[in-house]
Amino acid sequence: MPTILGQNQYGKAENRVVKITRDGATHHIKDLNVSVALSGDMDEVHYSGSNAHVLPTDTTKNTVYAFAKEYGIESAEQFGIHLARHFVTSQEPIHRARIRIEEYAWERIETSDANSRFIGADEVKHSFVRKGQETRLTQITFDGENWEVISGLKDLVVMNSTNSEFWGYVKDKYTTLKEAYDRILATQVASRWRFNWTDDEQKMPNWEKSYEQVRKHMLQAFAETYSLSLQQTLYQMGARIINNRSEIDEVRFSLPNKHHFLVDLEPFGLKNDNEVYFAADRPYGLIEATVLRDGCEARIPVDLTNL
Ligand SMILES: O=c1[nH]c(=O)c2[nH]c(=O)[nH]c2[nH]1
Repeated sequence: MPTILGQNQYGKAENRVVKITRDGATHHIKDLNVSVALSGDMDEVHYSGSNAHVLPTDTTKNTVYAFAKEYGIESAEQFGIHLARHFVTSQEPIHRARIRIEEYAWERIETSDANSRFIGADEVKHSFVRKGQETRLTQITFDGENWEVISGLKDLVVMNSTNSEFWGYVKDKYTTLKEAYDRILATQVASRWRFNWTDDEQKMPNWEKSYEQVRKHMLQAFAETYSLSLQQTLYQMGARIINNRSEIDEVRFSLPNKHHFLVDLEPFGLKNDNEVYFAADRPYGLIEATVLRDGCEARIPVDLTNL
């Protein structure tokens, strides 16, 4: 049966690019997921395997990262226009470019007044929480006498664009990780906290206020901790909650380390001055721990998915 080639397109999908613009101590984030689809005079690569007209998908990926540095990311639209124009006007066989972009919005974490005064108001402008993401959770157990209330949240995504280091770790023959003295720290918080309320209806916590306050302390501790590891940040987040919320005795966290790797732009003659990152989604470090009020028992399950 004779066959002919129908519609075709190709490119690199889901290039996760994070651009940090540093305006002194105030940082701005653009976080995009960019998919490139090119089409044009591409019959031969399908029919005979000749790659003579094929700009590699790997190159389209590099172009996304290089353009983030060269032109910046003012808006997703502007960035997409630059890319589409570039592919169509620079390569004769490419007649059409379709750039699809998802943008993830970030809001600044408001830091506590006390701490702003302590570290200087302009040093806290590098901490962000991703908009509209988290799910609030609770589990109530009653055996006819006693209650156990464990509440929590998942999918609260946060980022510090500076004030994070990681060095001084164990090195064996398989260690290749470079020590980091100024890295991005980002995680998607899953957390559960256990209330010490068990029976007295008169002394029931204000659940709404408690949630709002726990979330606030968690975010502020994330923002205000100068981090030497995600483990240290986790402990500070838990301790801040226990120290400020007398109704809670135990907090557990499961924190994936959402790695952001600096993109090597040297091959394109560009210097990456801690500006353009590849946001990797897997594999990820997974840091988990419980923080307890001294003398209290750990009852939240180790594996939060079992809750
Ligand atoms: O904060 C971190 N903790 C680790 O245990 C770890 N391991 C690693 O490779 N990177 C990091 N970062």
